[in-house]
Amino acid sequence: MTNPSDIVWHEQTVDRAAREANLGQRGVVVWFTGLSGCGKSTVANELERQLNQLGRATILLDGDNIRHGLCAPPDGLRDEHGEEFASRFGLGFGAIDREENIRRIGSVAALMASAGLITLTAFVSPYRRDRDRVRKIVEASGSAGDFLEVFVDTPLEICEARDPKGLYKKARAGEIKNFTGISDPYEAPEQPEIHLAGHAEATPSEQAAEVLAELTRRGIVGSSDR
Ligand SMILES: Nc1ncnc2c1ncn2[C@@H]1O[C@H](COP(=O)(O)OS(=O)(=O)O)[C@@H](OP(=O)(O)O)[C@H]1O
Ligand SMILES: Nc1ncnc2c1ncn2[C@@H]1O[C@H](COP(=O)(O)OP(=O)(O)O)[C@@H](O)[C@H]1O
Repeated sequence: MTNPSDIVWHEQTVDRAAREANLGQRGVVVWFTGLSGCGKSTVANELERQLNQLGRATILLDGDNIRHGLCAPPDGLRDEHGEEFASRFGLGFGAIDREENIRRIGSVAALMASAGLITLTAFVSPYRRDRDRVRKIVEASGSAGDFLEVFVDTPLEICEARDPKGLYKKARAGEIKNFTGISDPYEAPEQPEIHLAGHAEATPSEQAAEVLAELTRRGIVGSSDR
């Protein structure tokens, strides 16, 4: 067994403030959450485009992409690493798999923010407790206000009608188990910093602008940048 006291934190010479000063911005995590198909990836992508145009340093971590690497499923690991590795470290969509997915991403997002980046994430992240843990990690490695939860509140009927990947159809047919909103829970944020109501006729670009306006209001993006 590894004794935790054998792993000692090493202070680094270049700290977060120095990195942020070089970039001329504050590192934060903008955490998009919502049902599959609600628009997380689209709006986060558009927001990153808008921030990029303003010259801000950004990174976007998207569930679908991260599950191709850092959080690959067992089937994606078996050939290269073997069965034991795949079953221990591969992630599916059970509650503890999602918990570990969000724990890993939360940790990566906190590191990105401490590099001074405006870090956008787009994960279903259906469990309140998992999201709240990320908030704590991000704030502990920076300061209060470094984590902004964006609830993309598009109703299930709209997400299901969009069904861009055909996953709702499969979930209704019982071909995908534990599908969020159909056969698995989604715990809506109680006090998100930003609430994007998806029933309105807002375009992704308008929704991204709404988030950008809040980042500006909070001084994360300078008002003169706009
Ligand atoms: N069972 C089940 N439930 C929900 N989603 C599923 C499932 N199986 C596959 N998918 C696809 O995987 C994407 C969600 O991955 P995430 O890493 O964001 O999920 S989670 O945060 O760990 O809950 C999600 O992507 P988005 O549509 O971009 O949200 C789906 O395309
Ligand atoms: N504001 C919006 N209005 C209309 N359609 C949208 C909007 N946002 C996203 N979409 C569409 O909905 C579908 C799902 O969006 P996506 O960003 O992939 O959702 P998620 O990442 O939450 O699964 C896509 O086809 C996208 O073009």
